Amino acid sequence: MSDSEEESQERQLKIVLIGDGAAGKTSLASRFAQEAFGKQYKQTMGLDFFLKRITLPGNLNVTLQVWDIGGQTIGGKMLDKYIYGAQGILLVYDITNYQSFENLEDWYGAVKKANEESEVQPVIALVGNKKFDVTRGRPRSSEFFPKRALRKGENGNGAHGCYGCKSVFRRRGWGSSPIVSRSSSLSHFPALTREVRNEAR
Ligand SMILES: Nc1nc2c(ncn2[C@@H]2O[C@H](COP(=O)(O)OP(=O)(O)OP(=O)(O)O)[C@@H](O)[C@H]2O)c(=O)[nH]1
Repeated sequence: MSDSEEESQERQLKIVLIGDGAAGKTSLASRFAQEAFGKQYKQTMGLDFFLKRITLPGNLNVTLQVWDIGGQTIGGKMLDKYIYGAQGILLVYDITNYQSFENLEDWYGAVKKANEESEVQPVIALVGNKKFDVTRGRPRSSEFFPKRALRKGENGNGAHGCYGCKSVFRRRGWGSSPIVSRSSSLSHFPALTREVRNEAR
């Protein structure tokens, strides 16, 4: 393989978005890749695919293949194949829907299963989506966010909003994968890419 072929392969990364239906995966992906946001919910059948070139600090160009996986694929035959080979995974839940957080357990299980024979494991980040209330045109109140909401959610009477929390991963036994820290949703993509590259070094 020539140097330039090797270089171009190295700079293409597969990032997979998974999580419950209507958690906002397509919205995240299309805002990131196409700068578009649709208020209308259209269920993803199987998967959608986006390509976006980003430049990381140091003038490093990386092309992200963003695989947006439909929430209905959980338990289906194709999920393993969609996840396989991903260098980065965004586990997406809806902060206004506690069950979508609980169900990440199953999504995380699918990631583990798809990679059980791989030497290299993907970098995983947790994304609490819908911080912004589109109908009111402003961010949601703090009750949806970190610790307070986590406690509420675990008591079964509120929404959970722990966002990229390392402690969540530890507590759930999800391992110590590097988590993208609290930040606006779209910055997850470059942040995850940087983590993937750091892991590869
Ligand atoms: N308020 C608010 N609504 C959002 C946000 N992101 C997505 N939505 C809405 O949530 C609904 C579902 O969004 P999608 O992006 O289609 O959800 P998905 O996770 O791709 O769903 P599946 O295709 O079923 O897996 C849509 O009506 C979006 O407009 C957000 O940040 N804030």
